[in-house]
Amino acid sequence: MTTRKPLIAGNWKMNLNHLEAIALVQKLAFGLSDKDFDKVEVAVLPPFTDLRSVQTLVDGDKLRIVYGAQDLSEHDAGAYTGEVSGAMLAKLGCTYVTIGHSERRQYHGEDDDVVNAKVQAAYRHSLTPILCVGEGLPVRQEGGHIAHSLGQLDGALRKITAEQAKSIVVAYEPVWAIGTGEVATPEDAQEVCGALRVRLAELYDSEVASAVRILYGGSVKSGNIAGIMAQPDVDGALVGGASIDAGEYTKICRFSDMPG
Ligand SMILES: O=C(CO)COP(=O)(O)O
Repeated sequence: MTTRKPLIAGNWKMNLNHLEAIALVQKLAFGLSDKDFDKVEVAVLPPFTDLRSVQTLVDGDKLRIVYGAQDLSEHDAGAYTGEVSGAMLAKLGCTYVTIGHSERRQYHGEDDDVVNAKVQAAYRHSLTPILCVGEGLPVRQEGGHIAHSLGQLDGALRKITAEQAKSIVVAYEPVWAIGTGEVATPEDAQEVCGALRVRLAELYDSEVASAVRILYGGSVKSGNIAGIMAQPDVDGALVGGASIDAGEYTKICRFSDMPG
């Protein structure tokens, strides 16, 4: 049984403008009680353009929802048109930043070196990375899923100290289960999340390995969250599509009330 506080993080991807963002966060805050927030950390990861509105709402109403961004630049400032820096995100009160999401790796060519540079940039600005790893279907079919995910973890953590690594969040997101309705079984999720934790102990020590929260992501819904959360090395979920539906996301955050 883990003593790590579970984290449910909603990756909104490229959905919801700032007005829709306010409406969704208000609904989540209304649907979740202090008791829920005692049991689980609830995060939202809206598009950049929504962050200022979410910050104003969270600060103004003293909400217990935390928030973060879906990406950041590996650079801190300068002539990088279209990029957003870690310093800017920190100023907006972000706690988290997603790094290395498979959609960034696939559509924007982000390799392990870029991911590693972004992890370092996040730590320079006291942001907590949610580092995404996970294999595509061909790799899974060849049985290379564990080696693939561990390789991405190794690559992302180069030059990261044990002190820094202790706070990282790792999300195992098998690409074949993202947005497809094809969810990994709880045993599939545990197999890779457990292997990631062993690798953290090898890269650092058992203190780091037992501190790091490891999430599962890929077609998480209220109907499958309880089984996934019952696994010993799964400390939460990174939720895509279901996180922009207030009712469904609220149910996911209350996973301990859902049937397994
Ligand atoms: O990519 C994901 C979260 O980052 C998962 O997306 P879905 O929950 O829509 O499958």
